[in-house]
Amino acid sequence: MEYISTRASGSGDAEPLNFEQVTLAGLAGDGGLYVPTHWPKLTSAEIADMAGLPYSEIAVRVMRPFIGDVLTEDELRDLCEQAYGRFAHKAVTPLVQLDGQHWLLELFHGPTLAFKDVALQLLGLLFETFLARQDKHLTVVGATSGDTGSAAIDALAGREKVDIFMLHPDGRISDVQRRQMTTVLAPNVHNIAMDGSFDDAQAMVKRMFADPEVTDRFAISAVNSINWARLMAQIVYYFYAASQLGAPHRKVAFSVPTGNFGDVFAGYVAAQMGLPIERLIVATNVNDILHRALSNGDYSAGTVTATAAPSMDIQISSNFERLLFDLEGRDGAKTAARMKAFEETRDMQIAPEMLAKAASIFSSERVDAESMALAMSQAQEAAGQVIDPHTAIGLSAARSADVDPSVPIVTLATAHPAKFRDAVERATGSRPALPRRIGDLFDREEACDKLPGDYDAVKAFVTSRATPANG
Ligand SMILES: Cc1ncc(COP(=O)(O)O)c(C=O)c1O
Ligand SMILES: N[C@@H](CCOP(=O)(O)O)C(=O)O
Repeated sequence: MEYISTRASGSGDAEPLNFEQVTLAGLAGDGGLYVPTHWPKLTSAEIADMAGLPYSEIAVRVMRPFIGDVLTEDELRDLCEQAYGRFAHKAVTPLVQLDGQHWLLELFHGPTLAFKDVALQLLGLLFETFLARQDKHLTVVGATSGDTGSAAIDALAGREKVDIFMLHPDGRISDVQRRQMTTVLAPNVHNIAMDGSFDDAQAMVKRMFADPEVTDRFAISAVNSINWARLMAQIVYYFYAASQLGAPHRKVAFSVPTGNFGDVFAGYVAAQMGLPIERLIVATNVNDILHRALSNGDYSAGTVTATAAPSMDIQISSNFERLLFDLEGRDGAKTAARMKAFEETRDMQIAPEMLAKAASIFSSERVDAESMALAMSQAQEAAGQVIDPHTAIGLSAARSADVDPSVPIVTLATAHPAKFRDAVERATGSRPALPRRIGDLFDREEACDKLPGDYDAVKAFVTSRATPANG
């Protein structure tokens, strides 16, 4: 499998890369995101054969077409078994039935209690495997609204040949999320609390990838969903869930709490690969750029509003570029021009024919604070399930969406309720306990640097502490 940038001109000036190269690169030098040159297909028979297989085995079958020959199948299987062996539930991502039509796919049984662990546990091992083949030190620079940061730090802490610098918006993540990052005191982990929003942090990270004063000395890479390997690992659980509900013989819909458009784009890829997905419901909080874009073509970034679902307080959704690239006939020059204009004006209007293509699989819902709280209390009262605010946004959207009642709707349960104890308590009256493995989180020492929301300050911090590419 070969990869190209969503902004490649097609004039042959950029050679396609393999999976190892795009994993280590993170983001393309032209500012675009890497995508495979084509979507690989699985046959109905191959999907039917997944029934009853363990999660790791389904992971191997779904991911191997993307990995090509950079890992043998046995090497890939070994990495998947290591990554998913760290999950607290034997099923890795268990499905829980709520009622006749609704299901939750619990993606929060990994070490840091959010869906990010599913991809990042594997990505940590992929980095280690690929770096062992090269004489190179990697500098990971990431932005987080709370969950990517903790999952990436858990996956990379203490690994040789990698430093991780993680920017989070100061005061805009939950106390559990912050402590899951700042109490990891490994010397290769650098936490930065920055003034501004997640979008500001994400923009700084992207700017660093395009700054020769950084890239000439340091091999930088990404752990955010701009890194293709992140999305690839997230495709797996769509196959896993649908296979349990009868795919390929039965269609399934998914409701996905969405911020950076990564998780739901992974569902789109599953559909391109042949998984019979009836509908992907894009569920946003009041930071609703994706709902506006998909419902009336208005992709204009407003200011970020702080909500009780802080991980989705995002107004610039990086992976939307990957969808635009497909909707525009995979024309990199057009995508580059479109994204450049958006970066200058923060405004983009999407043409009706592109919207119509998107509507063949996506619909969207905007969920406000009241509906989110209602979904949390109803899940508890009606089904005995304590759910977190992000999952509640997905579930509320699933219940409002126009989906044939005979089609099961799976809501992705993206975080453990204990990560957002205050919001859950406000909505339900009961405070979720921290799981035993992080029971002492509030007794641990924290380390974190505070920086202004200024690119030069962040760049100076990173370049003064990172190890150059050649050691
Ligand atoms: C708990 C939680 N739910 C949902 C999301 C949204 O996922 P995505 O950014 O892939 O759309 C995030 C982070 O982005 C998250 O941390
Ligand atoms: N919700 C995320 C922010 C989006 O990050 P990505 O890594 O999925 O691109 C977070 O918790 O950090």
